[in-house]
Amino acid sequence: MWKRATSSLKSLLSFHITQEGSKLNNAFHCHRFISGSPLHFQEKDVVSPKHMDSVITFVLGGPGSGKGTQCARIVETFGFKHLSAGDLLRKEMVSDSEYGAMILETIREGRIVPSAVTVRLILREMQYGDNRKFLIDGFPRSEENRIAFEHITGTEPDFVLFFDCPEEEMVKRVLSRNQGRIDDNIDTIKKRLKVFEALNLPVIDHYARRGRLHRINAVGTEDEIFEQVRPVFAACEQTAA
Ligand SMILES: Nc1ncnc2c1ncn2[C@@H]1O[C@H](COP(=O)(O)OP(=O)(O)O)[C@@H](O)[C@H]1O
Ligand SMILES: O=c1ccn([C@@H]2O[C@H](COP(=O)(O)OP(=O)(O)O)[C@@H](O)[C@H]2O)c(=O)[nH]1
Ligand SMILES: [Mg+2]
Repeated sequence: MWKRATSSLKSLLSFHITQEGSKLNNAFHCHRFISGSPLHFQEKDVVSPKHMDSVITFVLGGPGSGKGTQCARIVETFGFKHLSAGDLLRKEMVSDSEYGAMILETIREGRIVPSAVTVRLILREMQYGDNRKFLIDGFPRSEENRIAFEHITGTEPDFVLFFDCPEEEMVKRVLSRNQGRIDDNIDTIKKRLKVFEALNLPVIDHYARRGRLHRINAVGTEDEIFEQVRPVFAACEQTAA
């Protein structure tokens, strides 16, 4: 399983704007415009061809379902590189980025940041270091996100985890998260739950149909939940061995 993404990631890594430009344009032409400039990928975003043996895992679930918490356990036990799309966006937000204000407003309103911004941040992060096992947390959050990522990388995730959690439990967890996040308030959480149902569930359904989804019951102690997660990764390690 680890090896499966290798050939498909090659297209990402050996990607040339001249060869693939039309593909990219198709993916991003329809994108929103910010300050009059289209959000599109540029040659500087091309990832170098050193990244060959890769595995890509998406970690999905509603706000407060425990994605970040379980990702930390997966990193500890299976040595993945954790890429939290939300963390990358928050980092971008407080940098000098031209997208800072837009990201802040989008997160506050519980909406989804345009794919071109998020995908670029994720791909950029994937270039750093030698760890080729990626845990992409909180992305894709919409079909548009998913299609943009798959289009530009030419690959699908090896597998997808879905932390399935009742709304009541998610609200309780988010409201006691205590990390000073601008979206951890009851108004935003209500909006986020609606966005989750309307935009993220179709992505989850898509991967279920593709046979790549592992549904995890996200109610229980952290340990109990990790015991459902562990065999998914253990099985993949065995396949790779
Ligand atoms: N199994 C669990 N039971 C109770 N609280 C949890 C559990 N897992 C995580 N939490 C807490 O819930 C909050 C949200 O968890 P987090 O991992 O940030 O979720 P997500 O990344 O899906 O939004 C955090 O304060 C975390 O400590
Ligand atoms: O791919 C992503 C990931 C996050 N976000 C934004 O960032 C917020 C926080 O995301 P994060 O994954 O950090 O939240 P969590 O689910 O962990 O509470 C979301 O509500 C969105 O507004 C986004 O637009 N695209
Ligand atoms: Mg999180």
